[in-house]
Amino acid sequence: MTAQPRPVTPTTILARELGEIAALLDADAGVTDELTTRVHRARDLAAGLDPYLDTCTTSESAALATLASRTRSADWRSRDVVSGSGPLEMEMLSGHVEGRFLAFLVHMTRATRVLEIGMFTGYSALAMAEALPAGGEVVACEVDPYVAEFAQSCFADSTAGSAITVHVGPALDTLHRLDGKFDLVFIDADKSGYRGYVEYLLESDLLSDGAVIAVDNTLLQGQPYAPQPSDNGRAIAEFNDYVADDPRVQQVLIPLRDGVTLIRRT
Ligand SMILES: C[S@@+](CC[C@H](N)C(=O)[O-])C[C@H]1O[C@@H](n2cnc3c(N)ncnc32)[C@H](O)[C@@H]1O
Repeated sequence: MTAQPRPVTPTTILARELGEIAALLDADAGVTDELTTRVHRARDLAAGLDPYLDTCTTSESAALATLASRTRSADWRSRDVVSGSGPLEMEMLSGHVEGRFLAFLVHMTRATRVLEIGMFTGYSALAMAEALPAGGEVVACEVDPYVAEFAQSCFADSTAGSAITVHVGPALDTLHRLDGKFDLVFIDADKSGYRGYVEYLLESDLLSDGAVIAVDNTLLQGQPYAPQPSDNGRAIAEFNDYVADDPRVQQVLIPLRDGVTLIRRT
């Protein structure tokens, strides 16, 4: 019989703790000391992870911190939904750790031209722009004119912001009008549009040799592998299957924040 590896990572240890908790509850053992200890251990494992990642990651720039704070202070609930986009909320902002990850991707790919699909208030666009060499460019697609303007007013207050060009309108329409090559693409817009964006990028001339496509929310709150996914959960599950079945590409899904899949041509 093949030996099963023991849990040695935060999520596998958390899964083991929750499994033991479920077993204690199923056995109707009442609130025992063991149950209490295990519940606390599971909570500490889960609750401590994101703050620890923040602590261990290089701090964000003052411009990014200001952009994040302005985003948190805005009243998103009273905003109208633009056709083609869902309701906007401050939680859309990728933030410190993912922003630093994207900046690393810019460095590692030696990107000079970056494409973003789904900009919101501009955190990820600015994080990538800050990592570009002089003369580099981020082209950002955003369907909502209000957030596009919000982002541009934040970019105006930062040096790296001048490297960002914003195209307002449905991203697929914008992609058809773009030319030149991109070294890095970050997709973070409508989940049902993901497949169309990747298909278009792979079939167009927009990707440079060795280009990397980074796709956000590919874990979508666990819905692709948990029961009863929402429409977005189903769209992401189908997108992940499509990528996994496409022989033109290699991919890896990294459990950073809500999941980021990196894709490159084989
Ligand atoms: C999750 S947010 C992007 C967050 C941003 N990348 C960041 O890190 O802060 C998704 C954005 O995609 C935009 N969006 C949705 N559908 C779109 C479409 N068809 N074309 C362009 N942008 C779209 C939404 O308006 C929203 O601002």
